[in-house]
Amino acid sequence: MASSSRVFSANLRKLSNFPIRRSLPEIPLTSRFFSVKSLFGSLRLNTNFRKFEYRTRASMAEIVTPQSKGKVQVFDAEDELAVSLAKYTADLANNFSKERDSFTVVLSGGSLIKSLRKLVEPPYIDSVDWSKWHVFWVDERVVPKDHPDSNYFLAYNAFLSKIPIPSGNVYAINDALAAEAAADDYETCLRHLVKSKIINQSEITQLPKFDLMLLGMGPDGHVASLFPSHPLVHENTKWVTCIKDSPKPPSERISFTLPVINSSAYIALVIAGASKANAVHAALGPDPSSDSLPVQMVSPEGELTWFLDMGAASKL
Ligand SMILES: O=C(O)[C@H](O)[C@@H](O)[C@H](O)[C@H](O)COP(=O)(O)O
Repeated sequence: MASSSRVFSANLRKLSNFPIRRSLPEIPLTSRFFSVKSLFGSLRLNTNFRKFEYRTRASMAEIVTPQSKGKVQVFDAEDELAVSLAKYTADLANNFSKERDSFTVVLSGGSLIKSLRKLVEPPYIDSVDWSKWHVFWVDERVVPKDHPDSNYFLAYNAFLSKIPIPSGNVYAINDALAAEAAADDYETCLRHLVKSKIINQSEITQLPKFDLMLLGMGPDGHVASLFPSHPLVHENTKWVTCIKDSPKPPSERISFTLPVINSSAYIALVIAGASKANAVHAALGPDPSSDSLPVQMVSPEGELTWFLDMGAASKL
């Protein structure tokens, strides 16, 4: 077993962005919590090694959890979360655009779209090569595209209409079809794009491997339109499915299935507000609930990063 100080140092090394890391002394771990204050901020360690946080004076703390749970970042305010999310997304977009000449990004609905607002401001509005972007939806409500409930409508108004993305690179779900047909139609579209190599394919699952999925989470722990205790959570044949009894209105929706979500190269879970604190705690707290919430089943082939504000992280 690793010694206390080795675990401590290993966790410390993960906080590579912070200059303080080199100047911190090795500290005897005698109490359950201790903290170190410095010019740069403060460090707090829970000595059962479940949790380790570094808080900068500016705004962000990072919680190191078991690797399977991903990287967890907590921001003092949603505005700071939005700044960091914009940089994270722009950096990935630039890397993928260089590497494979395209960037496939999947949006959800809800408050996530508002949290993307800093991406359409300088410097990113000018520095990102938007022509390489291909935009998809992890879920959509079965309503016309100009309906206030439409995830496309939301994303178009707040994001897509503000960036110079070719219209052919925006893959909206067909609103002229009923739920099942729209799900099948979207899956066919994805299969075509995997074949033509616009979307990568996972070598492990052979499923589409999107470069980045930007997911929100509901207060009940749902992601996409996959709700707790609903059989759709276990759908593992289809790529895209539909739900007609969604507990969150509107009741008819189209959704990616979990295997497709989990084949992603990167997933960002973007969660703000105290109403989400219980579900965040269930997923990241010391005693994960045994009844897995959909958010707990998010476990990408690549990297998972949580963007939380203080409200969402308040029960951790
Ligand atoms: O269409 C939808 O309803 C969404 O895609 C859904 O999965 C959403 O992301 C969460 O419900 C969080 O929504 P809020 O961030 O608005 O709470």
